[in-house]
Amino acid sequence: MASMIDVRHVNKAFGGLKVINDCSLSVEAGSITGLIGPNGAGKSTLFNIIAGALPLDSGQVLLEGEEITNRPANELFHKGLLRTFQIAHEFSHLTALENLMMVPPAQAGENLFNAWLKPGRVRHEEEEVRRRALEVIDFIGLRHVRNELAGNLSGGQKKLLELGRTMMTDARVVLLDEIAAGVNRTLLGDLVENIERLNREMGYTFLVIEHDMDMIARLCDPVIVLAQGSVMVEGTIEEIQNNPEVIEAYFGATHDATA
Ligand SMILES: Nc1ncnc2c1ncn2[C@@H]1O[C@H](COP(=O)(O)OP(=O)(O)OP(=O)(O)O)[C@@H](O)[C@H]1O
Repeated sequence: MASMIDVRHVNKAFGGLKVINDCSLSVEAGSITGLIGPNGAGKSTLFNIIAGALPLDSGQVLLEGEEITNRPANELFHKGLLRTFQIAHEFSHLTALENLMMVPPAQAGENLFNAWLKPGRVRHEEEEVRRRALEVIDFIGLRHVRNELAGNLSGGQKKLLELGRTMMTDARVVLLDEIAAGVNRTLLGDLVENIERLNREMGYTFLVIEHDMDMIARLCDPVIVLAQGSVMVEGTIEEIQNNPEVIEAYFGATHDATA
């Protein structure tokens, strides 16, 4: 199968602290790949490097074979590589529906041009955006709170909205950073279901950082374990949970990773 993302021999240090250490991994197109590892293993740093939010010291990142090393996040966004973000403070004063409608379109420059020359077309596009936002609200099961201010939504509803925002553009691959944190079990079920549907029905590839092992077990295949800034092992969740090296890295040899 083809690669969606390739990380090749990436290194990154903060001051004297080497955080990413000759790290190489691939995320297969169409997969939901989990990225796990003990605290401080470098998961978020690697995410930031892939998403263009942090420059690397050496190495390469490729998106569908094209080199994207150190490209800015907005350029990657237009290429379909997205990362979910917490709803920013200023957006918490907009409704759930408005939050979806505010996601920048894929061709922002062209839209400005159209605003000058083709006002009728812009109106038509606004209606299109609204129609798509309503479809997305239905898909993520938040129609009943579409007119609530985003700041008033529950933690889990906010996560669903963050996921919904990725659906307003033509995403190819979405990076999810600890999306289950603080989400109640019912909404977590909705989130998992939505991620699976986006994967199955819309062909999204996901790379998922998660501490919640239930969620990893339900969602991810394969799972990559990062330790001290490089890949320790990759496999199915069962292989990972039975791997003595992983058990040692997480808990010390006397414990069971499934506990
Ligand atoms: N901007 C920074 N400046 C200095 N050190 C940093 C910076 N960002 C991260 N680090 C350090 O890099 C190491 C890896 O951090 P990172 O957040 O990538 O790990 P993680 O695997 O995501 O951890 P966790 O599971 O706890 O979120 C840690 O020791 C952290 O303190």
